[in-house]
Amino acid sequence: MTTSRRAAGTPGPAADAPGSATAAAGAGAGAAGAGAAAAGGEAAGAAVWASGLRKRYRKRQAVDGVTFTVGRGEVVGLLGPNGAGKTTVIKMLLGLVRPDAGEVMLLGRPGPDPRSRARVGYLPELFRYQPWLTAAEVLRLHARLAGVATDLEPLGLTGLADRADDRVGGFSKGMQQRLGLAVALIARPELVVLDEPTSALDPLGRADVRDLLLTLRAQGVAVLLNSHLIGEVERVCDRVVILDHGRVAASGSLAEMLGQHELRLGLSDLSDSALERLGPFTRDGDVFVVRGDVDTPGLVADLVRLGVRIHSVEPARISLEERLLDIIRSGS
Ligand SMILES: Nc1ncnc2c1ncn2[C@@H]1O[C@H](COP(=O)(O)OP(=O)(O)OP(=O)(O)O)[C@@H](O)[C@H]1O
Repeated sequence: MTTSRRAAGTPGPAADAPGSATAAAGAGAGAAGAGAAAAGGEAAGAAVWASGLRKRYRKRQAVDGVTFTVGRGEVVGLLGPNGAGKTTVIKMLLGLVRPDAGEVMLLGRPGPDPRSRARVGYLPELFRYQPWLTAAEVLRLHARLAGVATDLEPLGLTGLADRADDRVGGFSKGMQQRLGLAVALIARPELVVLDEPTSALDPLGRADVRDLLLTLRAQGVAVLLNSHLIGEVERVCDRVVILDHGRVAASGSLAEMLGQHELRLGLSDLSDSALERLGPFTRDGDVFVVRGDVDTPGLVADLVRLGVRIHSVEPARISLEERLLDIIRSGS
């Protein structure tokens, strides 16, 4: 294991993360190939440039041609149902799982290049630090592994400053997750990859991580965030990539993803012609939901003319959660 090949934060010897550390050496997408060369400036300028990633585990195609980018200083959410392939994609980006096909560029260099790895911070989904070490010792160890000077500031950033001298074995799950986040930040990375960073955190801890992500973005650090907490993704991410069955089901800025508006109308006494005037709708009791850019005054005037009784008119924007469910259900 050579430390420079590891993304800072990849857990050390006591890690549970499958394939971490030793597997990192030599795995990962091949050196920048024809795709990266053809993509030129886009591949070189992005924090993450992934093209055509594939991975099969026996009969299961876990990842099936995933292509996406994370711009410098951009916060991108990786979303999708259980088993969609998110963690496998992250591990292929970081060289912890060897892809069957595809190319990765990190911070303008081929994924496996130690010079790019050294500038990437990583919080794995599953990890365990040596329980006999204190939080400060864990940080010192990882600073040495990453070849940087020890700096305990990340403990302050993640709310652990007053626990620096306590042993990790006595930490709650949420405190261990905060420590994992601190380790991911030890080498002042330009790209941070966070796999479920807040799964064990209480609401206050989640808010702290949100603030931390916004601080990182303000400092120009790119973040790739895998989280099932969609409200959190909606608050901090510039863009989302939605994976389903190992493929990119949708991607775009939050404005693009949530651009769709809807109108909720409480209606009764609808004739066939009134139903026809509504156009495509979904219905929950007396509430009719019409999606898209609706001419609200025009629709209401027409419905009144057609004898419909209107109890409520409520414009709304589709939430990311509804959008995600739509995309996943329509693909299944
Ligand atoms: N080491 C492995 N061996 C065999 N199959 C695997 C392995 N790792 C992942 N898989 C399979 O690949 C698919 C994608 O798994 P992955 O962990 O990437 O999904 P995910 O989107 O991160 O899921 P979750 O949200 O539940 O964490 C799943 O069907 C999983 O069972």
